[in-house]
Amino acid sequence: MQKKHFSKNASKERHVIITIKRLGINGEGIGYYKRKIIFIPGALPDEVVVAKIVKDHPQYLEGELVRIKEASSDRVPFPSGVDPRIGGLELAQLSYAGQLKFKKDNLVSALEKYHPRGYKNYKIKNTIPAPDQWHYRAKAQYQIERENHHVSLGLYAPNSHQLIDLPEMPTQSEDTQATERAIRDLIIKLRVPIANRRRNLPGVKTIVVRQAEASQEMQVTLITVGHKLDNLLQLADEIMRLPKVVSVYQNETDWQNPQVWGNKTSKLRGKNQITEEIMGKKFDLSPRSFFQLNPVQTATLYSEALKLLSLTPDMTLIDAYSGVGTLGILAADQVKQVVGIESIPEAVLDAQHNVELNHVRNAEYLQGSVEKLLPRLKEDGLPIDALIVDPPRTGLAKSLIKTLLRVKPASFVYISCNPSTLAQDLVLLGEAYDVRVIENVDMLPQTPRCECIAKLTLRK
Ligand SMILES: C[S@@+](CC[C@H](N)C(=O)[O-])C[C@H]1O[C@@H](n2cnc3c(N)ncnc32)[C@H](O)[C@@H]1O
Repeated sequence: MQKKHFSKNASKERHVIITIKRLGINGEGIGYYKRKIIFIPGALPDEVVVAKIVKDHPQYLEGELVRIKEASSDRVPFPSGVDPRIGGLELAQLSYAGQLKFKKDNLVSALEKYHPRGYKNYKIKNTIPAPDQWHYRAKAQYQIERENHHVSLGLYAPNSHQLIDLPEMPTQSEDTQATERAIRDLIIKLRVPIANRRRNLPGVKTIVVRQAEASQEMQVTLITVGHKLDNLLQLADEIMRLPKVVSVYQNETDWQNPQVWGNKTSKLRGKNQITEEIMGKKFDLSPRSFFQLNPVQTATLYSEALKLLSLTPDMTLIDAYSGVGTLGILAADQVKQVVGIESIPEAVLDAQHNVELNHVRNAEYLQGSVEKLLPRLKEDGLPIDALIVDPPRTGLAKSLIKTLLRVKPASFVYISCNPSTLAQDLVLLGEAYDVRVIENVDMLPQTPRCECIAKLTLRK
């Protein structure tokens, strides 16, 4: 039987020399050891590396980079002072040109793996670069923990409960990081309880800081285990005095909840929303509403998607998975009518409010799941002339794909943040649709993630 974990001594003997063939979907170097695939985070294609085998799974090996014997010409220095184990910097040792190429190749690999109909004829565009490759993230969501007398604030190492204290996160905006640290100091000063899972103690568990690029306003949410915490309102008052902070919310969760956020959100101090601006339109955002993490690059993503829709003034546009109504509101003056569908009630309220804020008269936003509401709207006689779907990483529900294959809109645009689920959905949609073009926009430099925009056209 194969050993799952090697002991320290045994692992020393498992130092192996590997030539890296390519990058995997999560940005790890991939090579082969005795014909078994080995994943080595931090190693780059064409490099020869010394790796330690840390886990031996039946189908693959997990390796740890020990030393680079022959470096890739695409290798750049990893940011100094940053723990390489934190998520979000998987590609930071690869040149930016290399990252853009990887993101396109990653999409091609997903298509080759699932091979939707006619994928070899898809026109796959080069990845559109982000203007800022560092400090672009407008939202920080850090965990806080106390261990003896030390308070740590940061991110968990992937697949673990080990919190990595962040001296610096180089993709995070400087304002959001400074505010995170200031809040940690206030929590210590005011002796606000910090949640402790092991001892089942209530307290603050996560600090979320989101900033609107346009207005620079910051919204703080304290995710707590338990509702009433000592000095919480005093903390909220002091947070309100920090530069650019305009509101403080509390979100309650419990240890049973596997998600970071709980279901109950209440405002402690300040304004209800912060205001972002994209392509001349204003968007007010509540804490639970989705918004792209890289606001500067968001305008590029949206304008590319809207271009592919080829809108005309007689059309009804369905903005499915609408968030705070961004795409529909941006397109409203090009069409007759916009109907948006979104599942999170707070986001729908934001979208309805944003319609008013932008003096849009031909858009309405409905709360519910796209898979349930879209067939109902069709039965009620709503024409679906233009459609945009922008689902989460899990892709489209199978029932929605069935609806699309039955309703058969002449064309639609699919925005995807996960090439793997996009490729799988295209296999099913390929029954009736051809894909002409897929655009790729880099929203998250230094990570393996990319945002794809596919245009689907009904086959004649
Ligand atoms: C990737 S975001 C896109 C939001 C928006 N289009 C934007 O660009 O800001 C996906 C959105 O879909 C919503 N959502 C997730 N599953 C849904 C479903 N089954 N039906 C409707 N909305 C859903 C999420 O709450 C989130 O706001």
